[in-house]
Amino acid sequence: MAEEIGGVRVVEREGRGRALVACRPLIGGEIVLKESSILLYSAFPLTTTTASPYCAHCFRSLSSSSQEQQSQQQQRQSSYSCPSCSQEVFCSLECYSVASKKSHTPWACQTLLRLRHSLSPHDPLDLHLQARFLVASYNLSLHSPDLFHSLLSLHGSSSDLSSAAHLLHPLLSPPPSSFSVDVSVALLAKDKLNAFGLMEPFSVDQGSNRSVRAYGIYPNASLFNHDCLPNACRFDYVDTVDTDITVRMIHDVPAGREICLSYFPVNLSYRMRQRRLLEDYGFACDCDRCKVEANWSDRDRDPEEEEEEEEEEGNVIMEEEEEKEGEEEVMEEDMAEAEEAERGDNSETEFPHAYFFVRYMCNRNNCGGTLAPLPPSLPSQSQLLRSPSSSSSDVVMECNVCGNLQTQLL
Ligand SMILES: C[S@@+](CC[C@H](N)C(=O)[O-])C[C@H]1O[C@@H](n2cnc3c(N)ncnc32)[C@H](O)[C@@H]1O
Repeated sequence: MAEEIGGVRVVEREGRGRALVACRPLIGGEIVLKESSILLYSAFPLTTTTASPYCAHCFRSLSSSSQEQQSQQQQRQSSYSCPSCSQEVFCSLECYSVASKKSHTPWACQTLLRLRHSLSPHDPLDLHLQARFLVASYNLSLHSPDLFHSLLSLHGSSSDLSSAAHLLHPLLSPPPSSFSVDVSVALLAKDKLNAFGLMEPFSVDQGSNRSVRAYGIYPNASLFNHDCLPNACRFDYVDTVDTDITVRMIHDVPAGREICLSYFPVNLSYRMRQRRLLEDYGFACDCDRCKVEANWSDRDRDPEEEEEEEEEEGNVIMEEEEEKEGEEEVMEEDMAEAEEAERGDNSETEFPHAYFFVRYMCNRNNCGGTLAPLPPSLPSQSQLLRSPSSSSSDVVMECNVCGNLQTQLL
């Protein structure tokens, strides 16, 4: 990363590694980062009876991309399968042409085919995804060695990825150069700590259980550390724009403040957050919110939640909106407590971060997203949303999960 970009710079922080801090006061809605991925890979198993409904290059929905006037059937007919493997489907010949020179080169195509013969639908989904990631990474080393080195420079080391790497490495038909299995182990660790999930489109029915359509590794976005009450959040617009991600300030911060994302939805309970951060990211969070919640009693815990926590397992990837079925969310009474504290009736001030939940959590049913003001450079959109009665001190907030826009009084 450049020394300074979009108002943030990289510093080393003891116990946290690299961190991004504001080099000047930043205002809510300001874009601090917009960038393209180093690599992307599909979140669909390699061997499955149902084909991915997303283009294997741009990851837009095959049935609802660009021309909305076309019927779903027409859209599928106009999609384009790779003529070599016929397994990867693209929304257009243009997407296939680009992919055939980058992500779906003949080497990647042949290697994915070989992996499809070696893995079974009964193998864990994680193994399928690790296979896809390794193919994407080694393929990157062939056509973009600089980006491959960026990938290797990301944070990540892990001891529990060795068996997956040993299983997959020999299947990589053969790796494009003399990479050892240790490189595969190292790469899988980068993926585990740095991949962002690009989610399928939001629907109220699925809510926070919607799944990931693709994973992406982004060179600078990977430098944001975590905070359970983040001051920035990330947006993507896969179906309407592209697979770039944007990080926007949720609220104003002074110069020198570290800019953090939440690595998962902010409405997870203290225990779940601590557990995920320790198991998946290797640190115990001591942010302001955790310090407060560490003192909360477990009196209100639902026994079913305890069971769900015990059963919960799997590959958890840095993803603000990613949420797997069965994970506990902050309890309703906590939200009530938040609202009470926001109104100022809570004399015990047990929940000093209540303001965050009231102001910056989307209140749409089943969403759980985070709200950030529209970028200051988009006044026209803000104007459109304002009713005749709204004042110039209103701010338009956008949800990073469902995309809802709502006006709030400053
Ligand atoms: C995606 S990387 C973030 C950038 C990383 N600090 C670096 O040096 O590249 C995630 C890793 O950063 C560290 N980290 C992130 N947030 C942290 C926090 N709140 N406290 C301590 N370490 C944190 C952990 O080691 C975590 O596995």
